[in-house]
Amino acid sequence: MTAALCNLSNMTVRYGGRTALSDVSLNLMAGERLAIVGESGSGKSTFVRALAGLLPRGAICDGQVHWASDQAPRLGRDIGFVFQDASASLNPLLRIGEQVAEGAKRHLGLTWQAAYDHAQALLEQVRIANAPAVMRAYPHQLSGGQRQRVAIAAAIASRPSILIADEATSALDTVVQADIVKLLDELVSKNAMTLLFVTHDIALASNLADRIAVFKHGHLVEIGPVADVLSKPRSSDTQDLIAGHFDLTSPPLIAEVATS
Ligand SMILES: Nc1ncnc2c1ncn2[C@@H]1O[C@H](COP(=O)(O)OP(=O)(O)OP(=O)(O)O)[C@@H](O)[C@H]1O
Repeated sequence: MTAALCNLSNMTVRYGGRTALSDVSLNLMAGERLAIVGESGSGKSTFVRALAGLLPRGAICDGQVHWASDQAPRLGRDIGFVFQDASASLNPLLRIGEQVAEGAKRHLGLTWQAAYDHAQALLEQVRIANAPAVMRAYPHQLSGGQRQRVAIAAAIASRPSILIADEATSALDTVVQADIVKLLDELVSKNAMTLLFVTHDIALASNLADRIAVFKHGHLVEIGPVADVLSKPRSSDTQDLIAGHFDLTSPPLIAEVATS
């Protein structure tokens, strides 16, 4: 973790008369893994969507976002986004190979054949078994876990520097979820990406992140290194999230995290 990649001040988002995000200020550090944690409706998705330029039409966003680079990162090129439901982000009518190759062709300027080869290598990287056959398959022919791996491959096809995973594992069963978290961990390290990982599960966040940002009712109530947030939570909302998670309240785990 080195310099600030992005400086956000007083970000506020409104949907019609409803304020979904209130005055959020934070620095996103280059190369960090930041977990965005909070209960349902706390504004997590709104926050990452605002950062990625993905807010729906009609949403009003105020505040300043200052990127360290000359140009703001572009979604699909510099920012890869993985949604909770891979079925919603994959085109049911297109073969997997075409979907993953598409981003690489468009953003990396590869020929179709080179993009296709790149896509197959990505499927292997996200540990899809029998990648050549899966390249020819349609989304409905894959399991939920495989579809999420494909969605991750598609999100990183343009070699983005920032990866945003918005509840990308919450629709999966616990074993597959753990596998995908491990995969994200490896991909982010290998490709030196900055990761924003949205989850309502503070335990999951603590396995993957360097820092945790806790949201409640659209407010950023706490942000800090995982060990500090878990062992010395400053906000009662963070305490509630931890208390709601039996494993995290067990002294050995807190001690382990605090000393790591
Ligand atoms: N497109 C929208 N139009 C109107 N209100 C919205 C829209 N998207 C979100 N909201 C509202 O904004 C608030 C924050 O929603 P958001 O989806 O950001 O929360 P979240 O923490 O990601 O929740 P979840 O974990 O359930 O996805 C909620 O009250 C939600 O109902």
